[in-house]
Amino acid sequence: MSVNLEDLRISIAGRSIVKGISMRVGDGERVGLIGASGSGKSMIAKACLGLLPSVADVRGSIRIGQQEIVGADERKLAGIRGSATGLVVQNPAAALNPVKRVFDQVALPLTLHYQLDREQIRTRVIDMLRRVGLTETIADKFPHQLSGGQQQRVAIATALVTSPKFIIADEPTTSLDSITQQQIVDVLVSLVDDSGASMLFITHDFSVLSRATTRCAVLDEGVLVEEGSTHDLLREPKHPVTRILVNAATELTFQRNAVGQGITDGQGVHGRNDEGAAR
Ligand SMILES: Nc1ncnc2c1ncn2[C@@H]1O[C@H](COP(=O)(O)OP(=O)(O)OP(=O)(O)O)[C@@H](O)[C@H]1O
Repeated sequence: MSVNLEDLRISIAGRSIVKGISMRVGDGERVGLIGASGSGKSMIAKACLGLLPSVADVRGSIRIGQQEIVGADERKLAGIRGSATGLVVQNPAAALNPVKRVFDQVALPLTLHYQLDREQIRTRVIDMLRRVGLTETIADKFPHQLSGGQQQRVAIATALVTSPKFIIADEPTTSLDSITQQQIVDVLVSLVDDSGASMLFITHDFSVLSRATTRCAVLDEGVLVEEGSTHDLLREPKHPVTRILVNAATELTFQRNAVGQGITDGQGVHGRNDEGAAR
């Protein structure tokens, strides 16, 4: 499903946060959104899902498929959120309900938005858990009994169980170690591609960005300053802000490599997946 943002402006209490951005995520496309902390990335993500606080003044247009989000009433937004869009956030522990078992978490969007019988829901939930790389045994567990990577897999299963056609991933791997990050990005990308959905992927991490997206946009203080293929943008950043971001990320990678970080995760180096099962 294609998504079009046109002259999107967001301000809160008279402070302009997003200052007239226009961008498009084409049908089946995976687009990255990068920018310094506080540049307005999450505001844009929330605006796309109608999740901004009521004090936010939103102008311009966000079209998801044929549906206009700006100015839509809560009933319409709830319908779009439940079926057309999916959100994967940074902290899966916060996104999951601590007193619900995995099965019930993943089943919830189906029970809220579709008329399915118990068997249909069970089949769909177990299939979804398998597709994110988890086994059926995890269905009876509570979030606190899972690793961070397993929690994020459950969160992805929950976000994608209704087969949404537009997915927003807002820093979905930030709280994970580097090996698990790669596994989670690969799971997300293959699910998105298999379903033909489009995705807006917000991240600070350039290795994640190049793995997850083909095109990306750079945000600086609420303004889009550069847009292009992810490959070209990372190789030859044109705007000074992009250059600063890319150089800072490159420096960090060198520092990490120098101290041997990023390859120390037990699951990865011992050939085990998030389930703890030998691969
Ligand atoms: N509920 C709110 N009320 C007022 N201002 C807010 C609110 N939420 C965010 N902001 C402000 O909006 C600006 C953009 O925030 P946003 O969370 O979109 O940044 P971001 O680019 O996603 O940053 P990060 O990478 O750190 O998550 C920030 O200056 C932030 O302080």
